[in-house]
Amino acid sequence: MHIRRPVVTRRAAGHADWLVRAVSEQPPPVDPHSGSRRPSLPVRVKGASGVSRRQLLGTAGATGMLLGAAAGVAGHAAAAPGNVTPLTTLGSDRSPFHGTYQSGITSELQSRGHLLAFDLAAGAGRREAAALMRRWSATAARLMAGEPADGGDIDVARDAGPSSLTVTFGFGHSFFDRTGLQHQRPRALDPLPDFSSDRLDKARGNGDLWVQIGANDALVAFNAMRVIQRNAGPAARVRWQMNGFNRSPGATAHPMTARNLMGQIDGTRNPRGDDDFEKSVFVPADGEPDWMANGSYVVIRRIRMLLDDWEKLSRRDQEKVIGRRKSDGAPLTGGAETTAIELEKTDAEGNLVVPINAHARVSRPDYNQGATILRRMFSYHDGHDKDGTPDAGMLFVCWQADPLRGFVPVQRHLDRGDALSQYIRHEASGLYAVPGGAADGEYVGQRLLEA
Ligand SMILES: C=CC1=C(C)c2cc3[nH]c(cc4nc(cc5[nH]c(cc1n2)c(C)c5CCC(=O)O)C(CCC(=O)O)=C4C)c(C)c3C=C
Ligand SMILES: [Fe+2]
Repeated sequence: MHIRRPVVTRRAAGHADWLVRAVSEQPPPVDPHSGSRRPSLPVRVKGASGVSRRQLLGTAGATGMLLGAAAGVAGHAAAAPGNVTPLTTLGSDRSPFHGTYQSGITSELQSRGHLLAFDLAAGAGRREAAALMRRWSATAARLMAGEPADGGDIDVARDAGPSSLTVTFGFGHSFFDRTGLQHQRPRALDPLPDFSSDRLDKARGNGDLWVQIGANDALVAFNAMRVIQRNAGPAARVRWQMNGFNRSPGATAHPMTARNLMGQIDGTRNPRGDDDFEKSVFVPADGEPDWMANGSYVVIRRIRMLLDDWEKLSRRDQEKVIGRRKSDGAPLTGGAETTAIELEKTDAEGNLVVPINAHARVSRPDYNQGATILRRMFSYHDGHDKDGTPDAGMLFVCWQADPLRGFVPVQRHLDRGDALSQYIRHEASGLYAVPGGAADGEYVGQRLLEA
């Protein structure tokens, strides 16, 4: 029996538009390798162009929860064996691979992330790089649609829907030397300046190619990571990998901005909406170089949190370091999370309520020549050092149309006068050019590699 489900569009917390596509219940596709069938999950496609009109960044958990009752439950119940009501609907959420922009930039935070850099193998050049990007794009498109990988599925994502999987590709500075495309290398990819507080491990930085994988299911994310790595074949080798996480969708009673491992609400003042993104996050459609139209530049920093020191501070002192309350992210000058900070407000002794070196003050666009970045972080925890110090912190991923007008001025200022800097350590760094999204039939980076 084929059941037609209605189109459901819902606005989450006034920020995210979600298009829930009408799904006709077809028999599940046959897995070409095993001959078995994948379960037919109803698929909910997010913002078809790659950027929904408004995104709810930092709120892992918002949509599955809001839409569960409306759309997915009926779909899953009908699809599940024996009409069992599923626990959640997050498996059916899907991000588009094709579109103006690559997914994974303005997409909601996912609960699981893998960041990887690859180096092209000795002897591999432009031709091999083009073939690799063609393979990777085809694989990403299939996996993001919830389909098994072509030519050697490893079954790890079996039973799950796409779970908001995104696979995002970028090129590092060295990629252009390796492929003979130096003349196409954007100035924006010039190496970042050194910062006095940098303690960078070069082996865990940069690289020819960068891949960001995010999903709301750990196995779906692992599956994509493993398939992408196998797909590289002899053309490229993993240079470094970092694994991160965020809160699981639905863990909080209502949609909330994410918390980091210092316990702070983090992401409040991210740019939101088309206008903000187009001004500060994406290279304009007529921008330079041509092949970067609708692309973006990503800076990644592995930032260790010195949690043993941080956790010794009283809550009050922790709040002064940031300038915001831990409980709800509101400024110390009062109000709610989104209330504007009263930057000049003083207490009875005449001291600024939000200290002069508070992180939320020093990082503001109006203190940094208007520099605006889109922060889309994952937390990480890679165990403990021998002395018991946690190796945990933030995989800081920030997006901008030009790093010299985004990350660089903000980090320069933080480097000089941020109260947070004595509780963190930047341990790895990378900068990559992330091209615009691929049109149907195209692969990511085709405009560069076939120009
Ligand atoms: C170079 C850019 C930045 C780095 C590196 C960075 C590290 C970092 N930040 C936090 C926690 C918070 N950051 C907050 C705001 C904030 N941070 C940056 C930039 C960097 N942060 C910006 C541009 C902003 C927004 C400024 C504004 O427009 O007002 C906040 C407050 C809440 C929020 O707005 O998101 C917190 C909390 C940590 C823990 C950290 C390194 C580990
Ligand atoms: Fe910050």
